[in-house]
Order: sequence, then C-alpha cells, then structure tokens
Amino acid sequence: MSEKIIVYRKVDEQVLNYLREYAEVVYFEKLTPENMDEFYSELETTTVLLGSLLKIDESLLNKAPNLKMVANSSVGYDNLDLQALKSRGIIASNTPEVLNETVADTIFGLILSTARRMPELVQWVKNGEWNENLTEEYFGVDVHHKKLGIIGMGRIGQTLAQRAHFGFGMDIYYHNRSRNLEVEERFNATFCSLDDLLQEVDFVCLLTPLTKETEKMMGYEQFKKMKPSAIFINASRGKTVDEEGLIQALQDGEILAAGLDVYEKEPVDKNSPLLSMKNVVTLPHIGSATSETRLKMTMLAAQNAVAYLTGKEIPTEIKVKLETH
Ligand SMILES: NC(=O)C1=CN([C@@H]2O[C@H](COP(=O)(O)OP(=O)(O)OC[C@H]3O[C@@H](n4cnc5c(N)ncnc54)[C@H](OP(=O)(O)O)[C@@H]3O)[C@@H](O)[C@H]2O)C=CC1
Ligand SMILES: O=CC(=O)O
Repeated sequence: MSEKIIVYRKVDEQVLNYLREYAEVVYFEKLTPENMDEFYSELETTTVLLGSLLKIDESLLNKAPNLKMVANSSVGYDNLDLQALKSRGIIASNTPEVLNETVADTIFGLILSTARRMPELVQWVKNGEWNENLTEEYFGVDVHHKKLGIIGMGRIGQTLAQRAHFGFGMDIYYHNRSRNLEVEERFNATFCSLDDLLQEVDFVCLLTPLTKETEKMMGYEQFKKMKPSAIFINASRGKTVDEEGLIQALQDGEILAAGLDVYEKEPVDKNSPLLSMKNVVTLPHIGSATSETRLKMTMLAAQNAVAYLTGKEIPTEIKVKLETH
C-alpha cells in the first residue's frame, strides 16, 4: 500500500476505516498552529488530501510535490485554486446534492427566525422581560404567501424553492446568469435581472458560489434597491456581500433585517456591529451541520478519493472551464 491520504478534519470512524482499506491514512482531527509542521511534513509524501476549508493554493502545493487529488468535503470550492491544481495535473472533487435538504432547512430556519424575530424574543423571555401582553413593537412580519427572491437558483436554491412554494405558498423569483425553464415550470418561478428581483421581493436569499463575478455582488447600492420592509438572507459565502455596505444599509433602515450563516471573515469578528443588531440573526456557518449530512458529505469525499486510488471514474469531480490567458 504505497498511497497516502491525509484527512485533515474530524470524520466518523467508518469513513477512516473505509479509507484504510485503500491507503495509509494520516488523520488530523483539525489543523492547529501546533500541528502544522507535522501536517506539512506528511504533505511531502501525500497523494490525496481530504478535508474542507483549507486554502489550497500555490503556496500549499509547493509543499506537496506528490499530491494527485484533493477531495473537498463541501460543495463550495472557493478554497481551491483550480488553475494551480490543473497546471499540476491534480484532480479535485466536491460534495454536491447530499447536503441540499439540510442546507435548505437551515435557510428556511433563518428566514422564519429573522422574520418572526425569534432569537431576540427568546432572549427577551429568558431575561424575564415578558411582563404583559405582547404589543406591536414586538411583532414580526409574515413569511407565508410573500415573495421570495433566490439569487443563485441551483441545487440548494431549488430545494429551498420547493419548501417555499409548496409549503408556504410563496411566489418565487430568481436570478441566475442563465434561465432554467424547468424551474420556472415547477415552481411557477419568475426569472429576473438582479435589479428587478431586488425591487420586487420581500425576502432576498443569496445562494451563488463565491467567484470573481459574485464577490461583493451585494453592496450598499444593491441593498438600497430592496424594499425597506424586505429581509436579506445570506447562506452562500460571506465574501459575496460587502459587509460594510450591509451594516450601513441596516443602520440606515434601507432593509428591515438580515439572516446570516456566513461572514466576510470566519469566525466572525466578536466586535462586528452585526452581532449587536437586534434585527440581525447570526448563525455560525451551520448550513450542512447535522450529524447525518456531515457523514454523507465525508463519505462522498472518501468515495471520490477511493475512486481516484482505484482508477475508477470520480463520482463528483469538479469539472469547470478555466479562463485561458
Ligand atoms: N452556508 C452553508 O453552510 C453552505 C453554503 N453553500 C454555498 O452555496 C453555494 C451554492 O451551492 P449549490 O446550490 O450546490 O450550487 P449550484 O452550482 O447548484 O448553484 C449555484 C447557482 O448560482 C448561479 N450563479 C453562479 N454564478 C452566478 C452569477 N455570477 N450571478 C448569478 N447567478 C450565478 C448558477 O446559475 P448560472 O450558472 O445560470 O448563473 C447556479 O444556479 C455553494 O457554492 C456554497 O458556496 C453550500 C452549502 C452549505
Ligand atoms: O459551506 C459549505 C459547503 O458545503 O460549501
């Protein structure tokens, strides 16, 4: 058994045992400043890397002369420099589909808890401030039968639209670079320009991957186009939003509230104004974070790694056209 895999995130024992049938496994439950030297030393002789979030760019690849495959345990792969990987002939895979339902549940939770001000009111009750009947100043806004705008109507966007349209009677609007007629038929959804979507809907949900095109695609100018009664939800990547612009828009009352699972910098800065705003619900990037779904994701990453090691077709290889210079 000559191949070596580094697993650099916590995974279930059954995932490790499966990998051990095919390669020597070096396991780091997590990477810390204390174990980075050991990680880099193992990296020199490693063929496959399995984990998530780690920035895999030229500087890391220079330390990995034998690397042949990166099995990312997330659907988003903005942590990978695909150009650098391709120029070295390194294959990459991600974990699409298996997390759609769980992430859509999280997003719906964010929509409901932001609209109905749940975290704020839970705290109010726990603080012992519920002394009389609730007055209007604590009311939220309805979700059912409102207009939901999805920017990035892909796999997760469609799973969200399913809940919103059939479960909550919401009207669906979406913006992608390309139209999807099947989505339009299935959810009676309306395709719009970004500006039209922002002006029309009650809830804007951002779900694009982070790319050069989508970086800071939502800034003050875009928030200003939303209705002052509208709510912004971000479950894509923090960097798709200009966070300063979002803070300013919330402070100026340009939008009603925001529900966030992702931030420009993670973990989010403890002093970020977002954390002290009552109308902002802040989750710690838990889109896919259930035991069942994380097991499915890491097992799929392991299956991708094993497919590479056994010369089989890689189930969810990342295949994108790269820019040529
Ligand atoms: N918060 C969390 O824990 C999680 C976050 N995510 C994030 O969600 C993202 C989406 O995942 P998934 O649904 O599987 O991805 P998909 O690739 O299935 O969907 C992405 C959608 O975004 C659209 N899109 C891409 N670029 C643009 C653009 N420039 N402008 C407008 N629309 C665009 C695409 O349509 P078109 O090509 O037609 O433009 C596509 O419909 C991931 O990349 C990840 O960053 C995912 C899982 C969990
Ligand atoms: O953020 C999570 C992912 O799978 O992407």
